Amino acid sequence: MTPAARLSAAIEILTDIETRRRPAADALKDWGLSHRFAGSGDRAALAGLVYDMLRRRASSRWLMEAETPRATLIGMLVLQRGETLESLAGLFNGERFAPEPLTTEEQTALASRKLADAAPDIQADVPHWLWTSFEAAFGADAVKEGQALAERAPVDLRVNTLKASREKLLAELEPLHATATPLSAWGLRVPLGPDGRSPAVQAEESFQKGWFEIQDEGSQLAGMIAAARPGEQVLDLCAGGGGKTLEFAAAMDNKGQIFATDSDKRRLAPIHERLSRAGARNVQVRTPRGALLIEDLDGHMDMVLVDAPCSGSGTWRRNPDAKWRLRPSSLADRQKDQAAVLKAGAKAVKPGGRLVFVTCSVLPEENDASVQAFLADHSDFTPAPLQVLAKAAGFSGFARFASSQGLGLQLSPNRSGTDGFFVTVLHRA
Ligand SMILES: C[S@@+](CC[C@H](N)C(=O)[O-])C[C@H]1O[C@@H](n2cnc3c(N)ncnc32)[C@H](O)[C@@H]1O
Repeated sequence: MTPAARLSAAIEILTDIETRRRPAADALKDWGLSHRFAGSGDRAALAGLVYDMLRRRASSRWLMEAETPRATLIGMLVLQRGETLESLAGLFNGERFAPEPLTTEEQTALASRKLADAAPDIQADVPHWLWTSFEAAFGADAVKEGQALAERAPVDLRVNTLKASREKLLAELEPLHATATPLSAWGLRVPLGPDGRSPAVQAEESFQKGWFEIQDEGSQLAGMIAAARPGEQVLDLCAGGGGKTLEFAAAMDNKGQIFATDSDKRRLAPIHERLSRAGARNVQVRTPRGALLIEDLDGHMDMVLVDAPCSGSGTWRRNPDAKWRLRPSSLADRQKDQAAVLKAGAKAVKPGGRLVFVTCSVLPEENDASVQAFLADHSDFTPAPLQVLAKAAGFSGFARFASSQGLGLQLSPNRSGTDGFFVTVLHRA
């Protein structure tokens, strides 16, 4: 496909996403199935275009003074990819498979409008209804934070210290230009390819051998703050596919015991294969049978991780679709889920133990507010000082990472160069 033909296809796919209200991944997959002539390079470039349009949906539309997929594409090409009126004319040339030439209105909009004149939520590409809570989270930095969440994210890896060292893995992944991440001692970062294409790290022999996992540096830091130690008894209550379980097994050097469970057994299922590839031998997976099977752990755990279900607003760089699909009702549902998992997790913590609460959200409703509600009902739990959490994560200061109410640390692309994560540690008396 020519670059111009890819633009026409990107407009078609965004139209499909919006008219049928379907997830971007489904629309991209279907387009690929019904256009077999498109090669993997075309499909990757199209995915890059569509996700970039979603990242910059509000600002692009404002710039073009139009709400259409075509306007979204033109605005994104200017705002995100640095195209100009002149360069766009070469692509929007009306030739076979290329989009129609720019109209007079489009040219006027591009020549006269400046994004700095737009409302802050538009400049930040944050849904209007969420702006109040976004501002509560980030105050004067809110626009900068939204813009950082509208960028593409690199691919972060965590070296599995049960099998390899970071130096050894860096040497192995040198052809992919891997570098050490700045904060996590276990982190490596692999840059994206042209068109935002993700490097095929899972095809590497070192991945097959279990030397690393794909895990954002912010998620690694959340695990470091939880500070699982060799010999401890640990419950990972919302283990999902096991990202943090695997991190704990390595941090504990396979010593002690981790219980990994999740209310959704389909999400938990991949953990078995991942544990065996990683050589993690101190994990008991508790697959739920209708109910979670953890009553026998009550009051026995040194540490319980509640990596809670949330809106995922901290991962908008990777999943910009979620930003526009989020609804007030689902945010309220996630808050109820958070109350339930915190309550369930608290029961398993032994006196003197700790409950670690993590979300991949930047919204105060899901972070400080959920912790506040929990503490109101659990007077035997006390939040750890932020200095202690920041030190565990290797931060030189802590004030810059304090959440809006100071009940935990708030990581974000702008603050820590990671996905957005909230982390707090609550000690049981
Ligand atoms: C953020 S994800 C976990 C990610 C995982 N810890 C990782 O690091 O890869 C949240 C998980 O919580 C699970 N969950 C939701 N409600 C739950 C509940 N009441 N009890 C246990 N798990 C629950 C979801 O199925 C989902 O897998």
